[in-house]
Amino acid sequence: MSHAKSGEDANGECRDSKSRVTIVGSGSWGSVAAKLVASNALKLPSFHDEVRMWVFEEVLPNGEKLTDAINKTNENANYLPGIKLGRNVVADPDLENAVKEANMLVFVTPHQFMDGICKKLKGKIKGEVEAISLVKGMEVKKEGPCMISSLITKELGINCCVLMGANIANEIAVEKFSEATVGYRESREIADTWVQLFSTPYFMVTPVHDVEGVELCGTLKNVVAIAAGFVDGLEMGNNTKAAIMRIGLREMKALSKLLFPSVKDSTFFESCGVADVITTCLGGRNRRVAEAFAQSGGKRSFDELEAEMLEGQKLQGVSTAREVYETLNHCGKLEMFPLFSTVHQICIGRLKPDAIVHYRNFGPNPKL
Ligand SMILES: NC(=O)c1ccc[n+]([C@@H]2O[C@H](COP(=O)([O-])OP(=O)(O)OC[C@H]3O[C@@H](n4cnc5c(N)ncnc54)[C@H](O)[C@@H]3O)[C@@H](O)[C@H]2O)c1
Ligand SMILES: O=P(O)(O)OC[C@H](O)CO
Repeated sequence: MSHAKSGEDANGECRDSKSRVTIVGSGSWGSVAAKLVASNALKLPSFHDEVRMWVFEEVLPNGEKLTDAINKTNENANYLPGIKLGRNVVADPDLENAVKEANMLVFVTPHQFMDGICKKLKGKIKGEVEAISLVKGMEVKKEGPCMISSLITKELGINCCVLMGANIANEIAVEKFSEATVGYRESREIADTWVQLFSTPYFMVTPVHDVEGVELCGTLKNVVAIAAGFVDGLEMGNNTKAAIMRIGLREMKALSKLLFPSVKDSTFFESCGVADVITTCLGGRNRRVAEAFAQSGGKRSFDELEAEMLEGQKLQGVSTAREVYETLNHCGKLEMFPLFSTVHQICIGRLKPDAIVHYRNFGPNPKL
């Protein structure tokens, strides 16, 4: 991979011997990713110290631009207040400028913005560049679902690994131990470079040769988290919530294998699988907002609750539930996925929140 190379290229020009990393995104997880990568970039001789972070520009209540504030205080006051990112993190509001020197790109924005970001970067990524996506979500195109790593590869012409796991950003920000999974398609060497760049004593990263399985785990668990939030909002108790998590995990596995038969069973036992289902259903934002939705009897909209409760952070589960529903409807498989299809119908008000347990086909299903 390019980061280890040095000397002159075929035209006799001097080649940079070190890798440059840019983080595309600066929400709560984007900021924690910057912190993890920045601490390792300082320690590892094969990386430039500076880590650029593209920031979707916003203005703070005091009138200051978010980018200027990050560069002055070394903190992201909007999305990760109180946490120093590392002095080698440089916030940049200009997307093209932020990526132009980088040969390692870390994509970490809410999934609904990735199509626009890829369109802006199309034709702008030159040379040997590797990418990794921390984005939990997918796009649904006319031809069917498109994982974010595939979108990046198709639009930008670069290889893309993924990093998913039981990773609530605020906990990793204060260096509480957790694990993550890097999914890769071909090169184990590239996966190992990403593992090296993200690993710290409190963040243990494992590579898995199953990019689709890892990415679908990270994507689909957000729908299960919405279901868990409904259960909490209706005070249905721990047994019901555990049942929803089990059924959800089973539907995650079945849908992943339906879309990509190569997906491995073992992936669901990695951090990206069962561990992420557990943490998201216990402590995630999707769960929290879905709980409030159920408490309102479905009368308040997710958009309204998201704006009120998350202060600019974005939910992924509601749009993913819609995308999953569209995908299943398109291929005539809705009845095989009662949990996923019910979550969407509750989100759009077609069913009441208590419908989350109101049907009988959660038992053994020979088709799953
Ligand atoms: N927060 C977590 O705990 C966590 C953990 C693991 C994975 N993830 C995943 O990481 C991804 C990024 O989430 P996050 O938590 O860093 O973000 P966030 O929800 O904390 O913040 C939202 C981000 O979107 C940006 N934004 C708003 N409008 C935009 C636009 N029009 N174009 C581009 N960007 C815009 C905001 O500036 C902000 O940076 C998501 O897919 C999420 O599921 C999040
Ligand atoms: O807060 P959520 O629901 O977006 O979940 C955060 C992470 O994905 C948990 O791993």
